[in-house]
Amino acid sequence: MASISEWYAGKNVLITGATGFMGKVLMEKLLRSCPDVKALYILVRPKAGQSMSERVQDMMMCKLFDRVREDNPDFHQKIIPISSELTQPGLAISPEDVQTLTSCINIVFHCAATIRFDEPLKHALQLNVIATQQLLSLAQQMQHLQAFIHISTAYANCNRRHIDEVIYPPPVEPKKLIDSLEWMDDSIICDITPRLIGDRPNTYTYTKALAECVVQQESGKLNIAIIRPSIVGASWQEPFPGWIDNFNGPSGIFIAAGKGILRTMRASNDAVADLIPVDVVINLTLAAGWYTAVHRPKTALVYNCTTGGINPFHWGEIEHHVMSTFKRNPLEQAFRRPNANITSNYLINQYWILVSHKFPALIYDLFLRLSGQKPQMMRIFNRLHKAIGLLAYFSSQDWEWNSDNMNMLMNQLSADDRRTFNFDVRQLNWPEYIENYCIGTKKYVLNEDMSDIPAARQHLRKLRNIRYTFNTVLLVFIWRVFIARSQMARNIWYFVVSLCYKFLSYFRASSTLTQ
Ligand SMILES: CCCCCCCCCCCCCCCCCCCC(=O)SCCNC(=O)CCNC(=O)[C@H](O)C(C)(C)COP(=O)(O)OP(=O)(O)OC[C@H]1O[C@@H](n2cnc3c(N)ncnc32)[C@H](O)[C@@H]1OP(=O)(O)O
Ligand SMILES: NC(=O)C1=CN([C@@H]2O[C@H](COP(=O)(O)OP(=O)(O)OC[C@H]3O[C@@H](n4cnc5c(N)ncnc54)[C@H](OP(=O)(O)O)[C@@H]3O)[C@@H](O)[C@H]2O)C=CC1
Repeated sequence: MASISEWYAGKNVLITGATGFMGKVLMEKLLRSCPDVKALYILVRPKAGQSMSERVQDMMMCKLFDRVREDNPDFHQKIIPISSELTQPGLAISPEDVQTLTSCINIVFHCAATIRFDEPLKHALQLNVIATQQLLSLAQQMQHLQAFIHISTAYANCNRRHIDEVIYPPPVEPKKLIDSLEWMDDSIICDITPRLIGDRPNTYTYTKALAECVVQQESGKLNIAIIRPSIVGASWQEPFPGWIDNFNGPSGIFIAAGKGILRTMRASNDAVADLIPVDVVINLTLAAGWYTAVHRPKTALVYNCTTGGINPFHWGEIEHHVMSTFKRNPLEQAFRRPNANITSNYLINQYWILVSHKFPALIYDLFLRLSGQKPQMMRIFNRLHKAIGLLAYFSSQDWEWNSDNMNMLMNQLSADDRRTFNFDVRQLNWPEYIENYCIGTKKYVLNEDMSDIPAARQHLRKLRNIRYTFNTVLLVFIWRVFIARSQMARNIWYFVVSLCYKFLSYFRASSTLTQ
């Protein structure tokens, strides 16, 4: 049987969401490990004043593609951008492009989605469900299509504790919801959204569950697979350790903690942190594409792509390794020394928010105002609190995913394929991975230079001295205001000091005796 890269040789691949985090890594891996792939057709829209071609040009210059560029400087010739806006009728693909795609595509990877947790329901439905429906209908017309791979999320069914590799009945019939929302005013939709999403935390997980159902209902005779990654993090090994380019999921939290801004967050120390490296997800996705096309399973296979059941690691351990990494490799211009703690206790968290977030923000903003600058810290904290409020649902509980299909697929691969398309998370060394992840946020998200680490350490020392000075001034102030003015406070103060002195003398005497 042909190996995975042999199977992709000569194939035309269609990718949606290619400009996104996972789409880029998918393209890179295909170009590098399947060098004979014929072409990658990518659906791209113009954005932020940049045309489609400018966006693709910029993307190909990105460091992520360095290894591919080294192997094949002309790799861009294999990338064929197709203008498309997925929220428009017919995905806004021109008739000529539809003709090209339907006549040549062999495999589709559908990665595009809105992954925002605060997305209005109508837009999330438009992109995550209706666009999937339209893409499936385009796929039905493709004459040489061998597989359609849909990227979902392991949290599509997060209202369940145990999640099998099956498509669960949808919370509502997608077609009915699409029809009803079509005529409804945005404000009405906003009002009924909490009732609709029910026990799911946001419109994202809700619409991803509906999308899975649409994939099942509308796949017809297509060979389909659904990949459900958990929390996708920086790369583990490929193309190099620690690749990450966004603030989503834990990345923004790590950065905020590394900058000394985030000091407290609600999360359970003992809950499993189901992170999965992006290269693992992409290797599994490409292998699933090959398997679906070659073996044509009778029903759509769902692959839960998670780590918790195989090689569990906990949020408490993550906190420890994140803090330790940023103390050794500080981020530039930190607000305070990195020292964040997670707690599952609501009241304790609120206390630390007041003392370690709001109070320093107020003081810093006061300092900015007094020095004629615009206050900004309170605004930053308000945004941070909104983000951690939305993420806390996922870091405070445990889920159990069955990953039989992931194991089955691994057993189907040859030894060579298992090495080239490695998704065996048993080999993942968490402390090393988290360290590379944090350093990746520094290098690739914040574009900070590793050679500036000595200066960043010097900055942390300066912050420590400011803190010591501040604490001393505070102590003197308290002494002057309370202790110097009241006889009772003075008595308590002398009592505490003499107690400390007695303890010290006792320990000194007992340690002299034992010598
Ligand atoms: C205590 C330290 C140790 C840590 C241990 C504990 C860590 C616990 C972490 C828990 C994480 C759990 C994560 C679970 C996620 C699982 C969900 C399922 C997985 C998936 O299927 S999908 C992927 C997940 N999706 C997301 O993560 C999206 C979430 N984000 C949003 O919904 C929105 O971004 C948000 C949070 C509502 C904010 O919206 P808004 O205020 O409108 O800001 P923008 O997104 O428009 O961003 C504007 C601007 O700011 C940048 N940005 C975003 N976040 C941050 C940040 N945290 N810090 C700094 N900057 C940030 C963003 O890139 C934008 O910049 P531009 O230059 O593009 O304008
Ligand atoms: N990141 C994660 O932790 C996880 C992600 N997933 C799933 O993986 C997939 C990819 O996620 P990820 O790469 O992180 O997401 P990103 O937000 O990084 O990428 C989303 C992609 O979708 C495209 N897109 C969004 N809206 C449109 C539109 N209207 N028309 C055309 N294209 C559009 C974006 O294009 P543009 O650049 O133009 O905005 C971008 O290429 C998603 O399906 C997500 O649900 C699942 C589990 C976890």
